[in-house]
This record gives sequence, structure tokens and C-alpha cells, in this order.
Amino acid sequence: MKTEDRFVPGLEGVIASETGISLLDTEQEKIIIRGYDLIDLSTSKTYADLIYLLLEGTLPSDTERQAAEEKLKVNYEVPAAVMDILKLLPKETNPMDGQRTAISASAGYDKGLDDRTLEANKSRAYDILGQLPAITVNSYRILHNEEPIDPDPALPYSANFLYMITGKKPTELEAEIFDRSLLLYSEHEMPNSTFTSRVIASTHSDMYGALTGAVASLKGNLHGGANEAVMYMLNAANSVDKFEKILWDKLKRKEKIMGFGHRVYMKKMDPRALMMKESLKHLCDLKGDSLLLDMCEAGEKVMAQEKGLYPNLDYYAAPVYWMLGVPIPLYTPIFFSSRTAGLCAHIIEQHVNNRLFRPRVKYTGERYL
Ligand SMILES: CC(=O)SCCNC(=O)CCNC(=O)[C@H](O)C(C)(C)COP(=O)(O)OP(=O)(O)OC[C@H]1O[C@@H](n2cnc3c(N)ncnc32)[C@H](O)[C@@H]1OP(=O)(O)O
Ligand SMILES: O=C([O-])CC(=O)C(=O)O
Repeated sequence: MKTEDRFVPGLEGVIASETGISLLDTEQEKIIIRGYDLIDLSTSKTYADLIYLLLEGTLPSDTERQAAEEKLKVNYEVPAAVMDILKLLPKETNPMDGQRTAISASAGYDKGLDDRTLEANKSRAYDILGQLPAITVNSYRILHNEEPIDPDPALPYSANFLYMITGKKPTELEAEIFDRSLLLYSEHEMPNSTFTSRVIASTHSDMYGALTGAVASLKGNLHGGANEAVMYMLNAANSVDKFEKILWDKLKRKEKIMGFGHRVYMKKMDPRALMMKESLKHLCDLKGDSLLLDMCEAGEKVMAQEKGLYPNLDYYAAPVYWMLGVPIPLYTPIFFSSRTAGLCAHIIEQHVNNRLFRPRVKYTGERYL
């Protein structure tokens, strides 16, 4: 077969890597993470457990989880100079770009940057994950002329993250729902951002560079950026009738509706979205206001009838974050922060078992020879 005959636009269905990290098993409708079903894990484990599972390969004992949380906490502090760089950025800077800049700048503070051994990479992953709540929240705060907020090490990792976002100590239920969202976002096989990070890592480039590329990938609204777009749409509607009309009008104009469709879950709802929908129900019941849930369910019906398309995780994560008091421009940076656990596992795996990514092209230009 000639190289150009093997061209698959968007690499749809192409196997790009061997991995022991995760698989979307479309036949059994399971998201398998290191042998476990992500949805089962989301009902019994925490995001800290997932960090451990992704980086160490097994589920932690209680002592191991506590030790992992400690490793994250000792790295809560971000170098002051990195924060100073964020202060120099124009206030119009998107928080994803702030996050990308901070991760990129952090490379210079890693004294062992050239050490890509398994142990050095794992330790680096805990360092970066530890710093991410402060990087994420404070890049947003600095760009909004707010003073940076300090982490509270007395709180568990995700409760502290939510505390830093809202400035209020979360209730147990709020912390649990936020933790579950991080867990569900933590890893998802080979999306564009993971592929990007593996391509970069395959040149023996470092973890910061690979993550920097992945933030840029995740920012786009065909990927992580969709969660923010969903919330802007829900807010613009603010009623079931208007939301339906917005969707119909967009469909008439042949526009894509953010939060629907998926390269892998084509004819089924993303199982993670179902879990987030449960969380939304909880929050709506608690508040005694079901408007967001009613709008989302009406949107689901319109899209199933008109396009045969179903929600992805971003569709239900957006209203959940809204009800938890998270500012919309932080939705995608939060997605990236949680995904960093999976991304680091992929970067490490790529470094351990590497083959340079270097595909070929189907040439459509002229030939003057
Ligand atoms: C957590 C995540 O990152 S999940 C992804 C988040 N992104 C979004 O929600 C953005 C909206 N969704 C989309 O753009 C797409 O569904 C993607 C990019 C996620 C996957 O799409 P692809 O596999 O590339 O499929 P593609 O974009 O080619 O769509 C196939 C068909 O379905 C339609 N379609 C797919 N998604 C949508 C949508 N959200 N709204 C309307 N139509 C859609 C396309 O217009 C196309 O129709 P056509 O064949 O009549 O032209
Ligand atoms: O798998 C994908 O292509 C996108 C996605 O849902 C994710 O990254 O969580």
C-alpha cells in the first residue's frame, strides 16, 4: 500500500500508541483506567486515588493515599517569579494562556530538568500537580486584579482547590462533587491534548514542554474549551424555551453545539456526563431550583431528535461548576489541572518506551519537476 493510501483525516480510529494507562472500550461501554472502570472508581474513590493509580499503576492503601496527598501539599507553593511573570501579562489574557505560561516558566526552576528517569519524572509530576491549584486559580485572580490566594494545607487536595477558587470553605457535598469532577476529567485515553503531549515527549523533550503543548490543545472549543461555551449558552438562555430556540437556531445555521458529540462516543452519551448529571441533580435539589437541569435535559432532547447526538462530559460539568460558584473562565483550566494526572502518566510512559512520532503526508501541492 502506498503511504498516501493510508491517509485517515483526523487520524480517526488510527492506533497511535501502545499504552497500559487507559482504554475507551466501546463494545463494553467502559472507560478502563489501569484495569479499573472509571465510572465505578468515581463512586468509591477520590481524585487523589486516581493520581496515585495513574502515576504508580495501582490503587493506593489509605497510608499510600495520605503520603501522596502530602507530596502534593509540600509542593503547593509556586515560585514568586512565576507569579511575577503572570502579573506582567495583559489583563485580557485568557486564564488558559496564563496557566500555559506558568507551566512553561516553571521548567527553569526544575534543577534536574534533564533527568527523564522514571523516578525523576514521577516526582516532577507530583510537584506540578501540587502547584497546579495555585497556578490555575492565581493566574485567573492576577489577571482579574485580585490578590493571589494562599492554599489551605489543612484541607484535602480537591477541597483546597475549590476553596481557592471560591474563597469559601466548601461543604462536604460541594467538595465531594468537585472531587468527582476532577476524577472524571483525570484521564481519557488518547484525546488531542494527550496525543500532543506524547508527540512532544517523543523527541525526549521535557514534561513541562509536553504539558505546555497540551494546555494549548485543550484550550480549543472542540476539546476542553467546550465546557465554558456551554455555560455561556445556558446563561444566555436562562429559560427552557429560549435554550431550545438557541439550539434550533444554531442547528439551522449549521453551527456546532458545544457539549455534544464525541469522536469515540458517537451514538451514546459519554458515561462521565451521566455521572455529572447526577451531581447536577443533587445540587439542584439542594438549592430547590431545577432550571439548569431542566434546560440541559431539554437540550439533550433537541440534540437527540434533530442530530442523534448526545452530551459529552463538558455539557454537564459546566452547570455543575456554575452551581459550585466557579467563575466560567476557570472551567477549562480546571479540566486541564485534573487531566495533568493522566497527561503526566502518558508523558512518563512515552519517555520509558519511546519511538519518535514522525508521520508522512498525502501531498496535494504542485510538482514542477
Ligand atoms: C471532554 C471533551 O473534550 S469532549 C469534546 C468537547 N467538544 C465539544 O463539545 C464541541 C462540539 N462537538 C464537536 O465539535 C464534535 O462532536 C467533536 C469535535 C467533539 C467530535 O467530532 P468529530 O468526530 O470530528 O465529528 P465531526 O465534527 O466530523 O462531526 C460529524 C457530524 O456530526 C455533526 N456534529 C458533530 N458534533 C456536533 C455538534 N456538537 N453540534 C452539531 N453537529 C455536530 C457534524 O456537523 C457532522 O455532520 P455532517 O456529517 O452532517 O457534516
Ligand atoms: O476523548 C476525547 O477526545 C475528548 C474527551 O472526552 C476528553 O479528553 O476527556
